[in-house]
Amino acid sequence: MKFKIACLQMDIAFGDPANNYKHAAKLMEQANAQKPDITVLPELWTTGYDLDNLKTTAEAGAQTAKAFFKDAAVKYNSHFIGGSVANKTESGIENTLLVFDKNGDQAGTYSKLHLFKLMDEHLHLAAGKGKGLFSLDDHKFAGLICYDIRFPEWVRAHALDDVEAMFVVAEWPIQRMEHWRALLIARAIENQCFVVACNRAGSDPNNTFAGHSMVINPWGEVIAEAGEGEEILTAEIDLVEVTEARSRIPIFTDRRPEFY
Ligand SMILES: O=C(O)CCC(=O)C(=O)O
Repeated sequence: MKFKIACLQMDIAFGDPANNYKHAAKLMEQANAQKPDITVLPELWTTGYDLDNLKTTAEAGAQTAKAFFKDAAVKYNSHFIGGSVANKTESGIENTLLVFDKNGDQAGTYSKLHLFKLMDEHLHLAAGKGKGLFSLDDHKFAGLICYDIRFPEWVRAHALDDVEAMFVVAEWPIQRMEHWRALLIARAIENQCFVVACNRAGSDPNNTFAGHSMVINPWGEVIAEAGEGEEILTAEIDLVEVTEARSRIPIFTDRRPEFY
């Protein structure tokens, strides 16, 4: 099955959800010209990394974002990997990825498991507790958030659940752009799956972000890559390539987990 993907590599206004909602809505309208099957947004796109003010800007139960994606999915007849938002839960504020299918039904959710100390996430956010698995059109996918890609064992745990594409949403700074590219390509090669990675563009008071959203096939070939600025990156993925790669070099049946 083929899916046309649109990654909304948006700039994000620091701590200003009202403006970010308006901006995301405008980009969705623009992306609709390409009629994407799956539309992807970046990490923490409603607030950016304004972590000091999350107590006021985080949404209880991510309710506003959920209503936004429910409407957008039906309006644009697109599945949405709705980036992540600051989500007030009973355990604290989580960095939560939302997935809505094109009928407007929530298809998945995942709260970032690995908190990134270099950007003080552990001081403001509560870590998630489970995997980001979901299905769209009867195909299995996974959602990952930014720093997660530095944990190959976490990504592999999803691949072992027969995931065919991993969606990574991020606010990855420009200083480590070469890590971003290398890690994403490695995760695609070693798990023989598509990797669709949507980063943000622009700057906040502390960081400039890399952009360079990418779509990578199961051979590790970059089939689409954005520049540094705001951009809608589109590409088509054909999941038959996952089956082909996995039967040509059968790493999943050749594994020797009894020795690991
Ligand atoms: O791992 C990195 O270098 C960046 C991670 C990051 O920015 C994040 O998880 O928000």
